[in-house]
Amino acid sequence: MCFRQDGRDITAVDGVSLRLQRGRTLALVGESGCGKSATAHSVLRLIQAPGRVNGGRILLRPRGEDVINVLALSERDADLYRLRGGLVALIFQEPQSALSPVHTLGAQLCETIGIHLRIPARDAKALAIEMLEQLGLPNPAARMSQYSHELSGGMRQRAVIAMALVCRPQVLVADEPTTALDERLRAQVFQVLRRQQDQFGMAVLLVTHDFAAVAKEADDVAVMYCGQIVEQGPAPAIMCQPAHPYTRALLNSVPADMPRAATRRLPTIAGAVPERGAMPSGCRFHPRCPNAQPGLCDTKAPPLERVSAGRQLACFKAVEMCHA
Ligand SMILES: Nc1ncnc2c1ncn2[C@@H]1O[C@H](COP(=O)(O)OP(=O)(O)OP(=O)(O)O)[C@@H](O)[C@H]1O
Repeated sequence: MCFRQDGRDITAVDGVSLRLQRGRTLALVGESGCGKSATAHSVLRLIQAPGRVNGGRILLRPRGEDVINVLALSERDADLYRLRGGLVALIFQEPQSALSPVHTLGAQLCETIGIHLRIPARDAKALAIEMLEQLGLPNPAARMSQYSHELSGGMRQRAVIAMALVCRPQVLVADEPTTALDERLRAQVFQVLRRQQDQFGMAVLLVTHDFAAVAKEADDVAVMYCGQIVEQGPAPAIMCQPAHPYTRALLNSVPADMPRAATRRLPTIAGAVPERGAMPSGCRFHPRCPNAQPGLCDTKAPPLERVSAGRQLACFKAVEMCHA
């Protein structure tokens, strides 16, 4: 996918291939600006023009139905309508932007339920209250008649999560879903997500900087650098034995004894992320890579290749590093 800048297309996400599986959580990690949100928003066709997805495929197989080719749907297609907020839900980074300031929380929740679940109003209200309760909002019935400005930041964030989950989506795209929450509420939110996964097989794409959450909540991890996936595989393997120098650097930037709250800060790695539109030749990470081999890493782009069961890596040093 690309954005338009100074009259030309700048590629922000390039050749990314992710597979979200029913009931599992895939964490998408990487430094700020690497293209995580752009990838996440593409899934729902929410890239604003003149930005656009300019190639590839996004396929969704709803339970018991044929595959939907998301990019082939027109803006007026009923499937796109059903997709957004119904089959696939998105939790934005900024909770405020997802809530209407002029409608009560209850009206917004019940409207969403009405559109996607088509159940009687009384049942919709009960379902909405139950969702708020599961997410730990105090006095959930009373909250239903409040407006977003009457809620604290943490409550707003959980209200947005309730909006996303209440229609039992088959896929949840969660972009930094728990940033405004303390440790206890974060755990509660992830518990609710896990329950929806176990009960309804919801798949989760979790965009995050929080490596503690990745270690605890993710089944699989994809590591992104400059718009490309450089390593992906099962979370325990990647977290314990990162093979790509970038993954290693990311994990090394989070000291093991750092308090959990602090690990949510953006990681810092020596060197600078290349300017968009001025990507280095060869491997995009080579100018910052301690293992870069002149004449190889600066001239050829390493393909993302399978290195073991379920694990892929884009690095010419893959074999040596995996056996190190
Ligand atoms: N609307 C836009 N127009 C132009 N460029 C954009 C737009 N949105 C994002 N970009 C650029 O696309 C690249 C990817 O941005 P994206 O928001 O996907 O990164 P990210 O990894 O999600 O970052 P963060 O972790 O800070 O949210 C960045 O270089 C960003 O500046």
